[in-house]
Amino acid sequence: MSSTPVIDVERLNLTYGDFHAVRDLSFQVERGELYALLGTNGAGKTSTLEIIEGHRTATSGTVRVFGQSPRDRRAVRPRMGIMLQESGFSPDLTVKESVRLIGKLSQRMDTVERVLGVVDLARKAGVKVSQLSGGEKRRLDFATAVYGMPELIFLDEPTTGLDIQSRDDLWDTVDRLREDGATVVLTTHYLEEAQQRADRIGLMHKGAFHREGTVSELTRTLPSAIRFSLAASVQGVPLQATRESDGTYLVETFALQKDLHTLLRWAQDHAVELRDLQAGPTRLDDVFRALGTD
Ligand SMILES: Nc1ncnc2c1ncn2[C@@H]1O[C@H](COP(=O)(O)OP(=O)(O)OP(=O)(O)O)[C@@H](O)[C@H]1O
Repeated sequence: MSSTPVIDVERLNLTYGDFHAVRDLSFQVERGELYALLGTNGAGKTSTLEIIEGHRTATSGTVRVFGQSPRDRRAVRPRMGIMLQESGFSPDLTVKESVRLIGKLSQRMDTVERVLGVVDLARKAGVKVSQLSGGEKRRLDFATAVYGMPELIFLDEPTTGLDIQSRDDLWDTVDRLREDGATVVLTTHYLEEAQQRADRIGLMHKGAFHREGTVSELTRTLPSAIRFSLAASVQGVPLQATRESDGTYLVETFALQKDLHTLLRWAQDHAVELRDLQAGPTRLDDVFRALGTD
């Protein structure tokens, strides 16, 4: 892509005292992309995002957002909507007052009524923040990313604590913002969400990228998996299988179709029931588990 990236990170480093939290990280996020920054606990995701959002200064390296320094808050901040893990709204304000405050801080044009409708809190407009449920608070946090339809949206664990309906609603809203051209940076520990939604993924481990690319680029180099369980009396599985701690057999293979055929024929010939049989390409959680062995 030839246009200037919305986010451009070059050889970013961050140290806390003598602890090196982010190591030589480089990546770009293009306009309209949904980029997921994923990783193990303590990998450095929040630290990286805080620098991009302009809340923290890098130890070294360059970060550009819309071609400008994120520390230039007047130029960059009104173009960003940031949904933090915890927005810290005053518990004594009502929902409506909180959204009004979001609007003032964002410096973007919108109406409180529209935003309350989008995050499905219109019926709670007069209720104090302290009286909201966990999921309702999360939807109020989401209002910070929605108010005034910003061009760049940061979603930090956006669906934690939300029921299925609220999750679907949140993603529908994100989809609509993307249709209007918004760029989205997501962090989540729900890997399925990232696998479904992200155009590209940066997978961090111990301050650096372990891998970066599309989901298929991340999973392509790993074998597919066949999983099943057997009655205790059954012996002599025809493939090289490992036994997992819950008793499930796992076959890792680069020849999924052939090995599945072998297994099914063996089961048919020996009248063996393959219980809970699953076969498929590597999932993102398998890529994560592989990190533990590096
Ligand atoms: N203010 C700080 N002072 C010292 N160390 C810190 C500070 N903030 C974070 N760290 C350390 O830096 C590392 C990266 O932290 P960070 O919060 O960026 O990770 P993360 O990828 O967001 O983790 P998680 O998924 O657990 O939220 C961790 O080891 C953390 O303990």
